[in-house]
Amino acid sequence: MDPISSRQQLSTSKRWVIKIGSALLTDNGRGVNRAAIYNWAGQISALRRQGIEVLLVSSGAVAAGMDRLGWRRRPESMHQLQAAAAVGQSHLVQVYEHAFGQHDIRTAQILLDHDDLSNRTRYLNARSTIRTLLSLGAVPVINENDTVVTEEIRFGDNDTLGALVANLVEADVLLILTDADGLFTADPRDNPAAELVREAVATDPRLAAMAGDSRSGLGRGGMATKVRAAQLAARSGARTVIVGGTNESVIERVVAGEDLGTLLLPEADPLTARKRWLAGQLQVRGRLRLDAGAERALREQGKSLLPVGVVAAEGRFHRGELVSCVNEAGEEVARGLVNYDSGEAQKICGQPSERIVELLGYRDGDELIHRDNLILL
Ligand SMILES: Nc1ncnc2c1ncn2[C@@H]1O[C@H](COP(=O)(O)OP(=O)(O)O)[C@@H](O)[C@H]1O
Ligand SMILES: N[C@@H](CCC(=O)OP(=O)(O)O)C(=O)O
Repeated sequence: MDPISSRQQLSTSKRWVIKIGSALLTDNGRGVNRAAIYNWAGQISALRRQGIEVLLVSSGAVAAGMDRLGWRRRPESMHQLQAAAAVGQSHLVQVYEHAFGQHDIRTAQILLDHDDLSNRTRYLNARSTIRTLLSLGAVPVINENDTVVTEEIRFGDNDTLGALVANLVEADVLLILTDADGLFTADPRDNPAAELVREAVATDPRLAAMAGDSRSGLGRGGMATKVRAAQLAARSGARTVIVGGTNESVIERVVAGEDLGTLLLPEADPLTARKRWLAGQLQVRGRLRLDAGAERALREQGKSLLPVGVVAAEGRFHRGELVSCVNEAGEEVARGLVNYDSGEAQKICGQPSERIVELLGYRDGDELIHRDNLILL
């Protein structure tokens, strides 16, 4: 892919996860850098007004908490870190809420842990809630749920969390703002002759050798976790840009396709990667037989699958599992993550969505499979 076209593709991307690291968010370790947050909030608000969806993954809870508690050095003990995160997180979201409030944009705090992303039901709930927030025009502000995680299940660095969020919402781009201007051929703090890597394939093995640890004492993973995050994000087709967060209008410029920082690309074309990602996540657990109208709605109109167009639900599956959709001739036309258990699907198939509450006593969406969770084959 030539650099110009891949940068230009960024300017057509509609869903961005922007990760802001601890090293940037804190004012040299003295609490939260309000001016910087106000500046990013202004840029992100401008993007929202253009219809671009933005999710923020923000670090800084521990650093903000340390400042508020008057601690000068990052504590070693897990409980002290968790206490600092609890104090700092509420301050951090208050600053975001106020900063975005100036542009009439609501923020929504989301704290995630490992289980939220590995348990299917919780994964889907997180996904639906975040999608709903985006459709409402809110900016989700996401961090690790530091106060409850244990050492064994921590993401630890928010680069990894940013990538997993990009997978969760199938973002087009993961934009990592940090205190370096991108990935250099060596850590520029040690090697002033190091050169900026402008563009690479995320899985290029040479990158890992270039990327070192964090030095600031504030950030966690350094460039090593950013390169790994780009590889994770690429699995669902997201491109990653690593860039210096203090550059003027940096977010707007990267979104406009300007050649700033390091662009790390998925190996396959993004759409193929994304479909492979969705399809490869799970085993097929059941089968929905579609009538001809439903087949057309899926194939020709890109619609969601409604119960009314399903003739039969076969197999045993749970909400959130992958099912196959077959046409009247028995050919597989699509696969998707189903919104109802097999017993429920049997009760509502052939019925209009308005009857779901009457038939089941509750409703978990009008669709059996939402189009965002559906891959045509
Ligand atoms: N090859 C490299 N290119 C650029 N920065 C690097 C490289 N290797 C290590 N680093 C370090 O990574 C740091 C950024 O990571 P980190 O401190 O974890 O920040 P954040 O909190 O934003 O995640 C830089 O300040 C830099 O010292
Ligand atoms: N969840 C932690 C963030 C961990 C961290 O510092 O991550 P990173 O900014 O990626 O180096 C916090 O809010 O303090």
